[in-house]
Amino acid sequence: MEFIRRLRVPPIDDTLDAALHQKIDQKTKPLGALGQLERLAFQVARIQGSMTPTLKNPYILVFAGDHGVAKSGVSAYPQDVTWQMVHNFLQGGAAINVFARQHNISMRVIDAGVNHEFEDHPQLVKGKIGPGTANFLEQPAMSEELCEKALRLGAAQVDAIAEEGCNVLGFGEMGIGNTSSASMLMSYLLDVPLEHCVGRGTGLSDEQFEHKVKLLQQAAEKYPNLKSPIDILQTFAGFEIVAMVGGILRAAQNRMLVLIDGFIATAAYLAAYKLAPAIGEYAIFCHRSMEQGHQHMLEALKADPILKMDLRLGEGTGCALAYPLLQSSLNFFNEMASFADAGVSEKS
Ligand SMILES: O=C(O)c1ccc[n+]([C@@H]2O[C@H](COP(=O)([O-])O)[C@@H](O)[C@H]2O)c1
Ligand SMILES: Cc1cc2nc[nH]c2cc1C
Repeated sequence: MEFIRRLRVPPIDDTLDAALHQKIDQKTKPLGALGQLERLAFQVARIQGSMTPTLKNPYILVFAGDHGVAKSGVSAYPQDVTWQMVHNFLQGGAAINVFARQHNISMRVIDAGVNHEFEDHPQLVKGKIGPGTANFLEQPAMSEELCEKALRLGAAQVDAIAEEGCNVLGFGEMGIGNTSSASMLMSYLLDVPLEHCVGRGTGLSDEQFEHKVKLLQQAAEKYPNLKSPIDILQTFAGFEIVAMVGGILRAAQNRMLVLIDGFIATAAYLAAYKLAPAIGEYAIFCHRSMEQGHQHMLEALKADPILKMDLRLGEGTGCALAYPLLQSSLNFFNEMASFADAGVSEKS
């Protein structure tokens, strides 16, 4: 696939590493006392190759898409909620709008494949690849051609905000049924049994959850030999998930800081990581979702999420909530006095 063949994620230059560690260790605090904030500041400074890293023009991109599998009763909510929530995002009334406003984060909503025609709106990107995916219980979710189109859609949106001076962006999503997609991706990409990957999504009852597990097990039996990340995406992903994969890859290629939200965004990250492991240096995992499966996925990725708030919403809410902590990490790095500046005695 042309998009994948052209992929070049720049490796991180480690020439500043010793100076960065020294700068952190000379701040007026016991060694290591700012914990994860120190690791975050170090990571961002390395990505930017700078002793004075900054967050510029932050964005949250919310990718939306519908899923054929939603018709098989795998979600607690009807498929129409996808377009209704897109409408809500554009009206400014969803959780992500509230948190993004609170932290001055810009937002854009990308219709990657919602089964609805939207009016024009300044915050909406009309990128519909199709009116939802095919039901993967019956046939692969999308063709290779549409998969590549969705990758390019996500990459183009990231390029557009990079041109606006953005160097940090969060990936969020909306799509009824997409925890089913994400569970399938996780199981195939990590080669772990489905039981570890399937959860209650929007809030299934015990009975509904059993039904979801049974259907997803049937899907796994239907496709025993999928190996490549692109084949796995084509078979099970949604257009919003594939667009996130393209966006994550392009963001790393552009040396932007990649903020990953919950279970579905992490599944997209996992596919991107399998395609280009060098993106690992650019990613920050914002929170650990309540969706069972996310914990296993984060462990497999050796990720250290910033927040544990029992969220299971998506939309990029974890990214918006973690953002001020990321900002604090750079503020301490750039503004805090050193032992020498402040005349404080160092460790004896
Ligand atoms: O981000 C998460 O960890 C998360 C966990 C559970 C559900 N969601 C959201 O809920 C929707 C998918 O849930 P479901 O039950 O319809 O598969 C989709 O719109 C996601 O944004 C999101
Ligand atoms: C109401 C609602 C809002 C959401 N936001 C992200 N996923 C969602 C799923 C539902 C059901």
